[in-house]
Amino acid sequence: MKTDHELAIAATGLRKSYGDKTVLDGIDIQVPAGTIFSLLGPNGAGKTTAVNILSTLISADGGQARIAGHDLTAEAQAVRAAIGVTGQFSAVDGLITGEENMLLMADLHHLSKHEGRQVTAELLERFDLVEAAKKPASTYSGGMKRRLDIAMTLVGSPRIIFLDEPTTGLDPRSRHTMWQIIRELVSGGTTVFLTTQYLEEADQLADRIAVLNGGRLVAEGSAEELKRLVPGGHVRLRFSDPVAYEQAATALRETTRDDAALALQIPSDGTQRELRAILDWLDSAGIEADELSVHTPDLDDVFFALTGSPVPAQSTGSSDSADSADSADKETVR
Ligand SMILES: Nc1ncnc2c1ncn2[C@@H]1O[C@H](COP(=O)(O)OP(=O)(O)OP(=O)(O)O)[C@@H](O)[C@H]1O
Repeated sequence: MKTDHELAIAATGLRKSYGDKTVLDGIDIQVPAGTIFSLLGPNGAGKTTAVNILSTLISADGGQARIAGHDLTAEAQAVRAAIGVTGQFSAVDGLITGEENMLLMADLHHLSKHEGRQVTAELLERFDLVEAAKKPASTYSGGMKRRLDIAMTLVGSPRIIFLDEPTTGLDPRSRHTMWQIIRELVSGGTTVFLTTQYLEEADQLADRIAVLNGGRLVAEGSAEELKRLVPGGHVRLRFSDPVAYEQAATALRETTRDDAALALQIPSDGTQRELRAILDWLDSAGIEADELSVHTPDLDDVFFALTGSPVPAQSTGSSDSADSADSADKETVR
């Protein structure tokens, strides 16, 4: 257990209800400084509520939290000075230019004119917004607006950043750019608290992931630890010849049959040693499969196992669903 000093965020027993609807039912969160923590959950799970509480925007009904070593309620001002928040509803003012938005932020943080200009120039450069700097922010694409939003958050040099669904609605390319930005933030020492509905995003970025469902954290760990919670690793053999399929099904023990697809599933951890054993075995039995694929459990499986519901629909109408369904852990060998 880390001491409070090493923890950027330490929350215990956070509760919040709206009327008779319990949104957070006593959640504990610990985020070591300089790491990425991802709160993962479907629409309406309470992710934004958790961010709003931890960033002092709303108060909890119960529980305690220390952010950057400061008590959330007793030292709210100090907490605000240490954090930056980029929410689903952007702070960007569309009527003024990107540069003016940045300079306004610098004013809010009481930077001198000179410092303000310097920080603005640096951040516009870093977020690839120099060309667009003099154009009204309303003309920016979704990805550019998000980048400007994060750049504005960084004007105050926060040690901890809350990113509430930073890539929802972005196309795959802008999403990858955003991931790169988040990685760079953390390599510079910032702590990132990230909410997302995208399993792949948590998998890609987070040191630790907590799954929020029904007001409680139903699991917490690294992506690897969470994947270990669910069984389901297997090798799948597919046949086009029903006779070969029947032969293999009879010869192989411990398989699950999928007669409609002429496919067999053999439980396997997907290691090279196990694969070689399966291939040797097929060779010696004179069986030739048309396709062999290795499936290791991914976060989709974890999510399903924990929440009992399939992966949440990508409700933003973006073209990203194929991107997130494309698990890096599933690989096909022909
Ligand atoms: N001010 C409010 N008054 C009443 N109910 C609220 C309020 N704010 C949030 N809720 C409810 O609390 C629940 C959690 O909302 P929250 O926005 O935290 O979820 P979320 O996980 O961030 O979802 P999303 O991915 O859709 O943003 C929802 O059912 C929502 O309707």
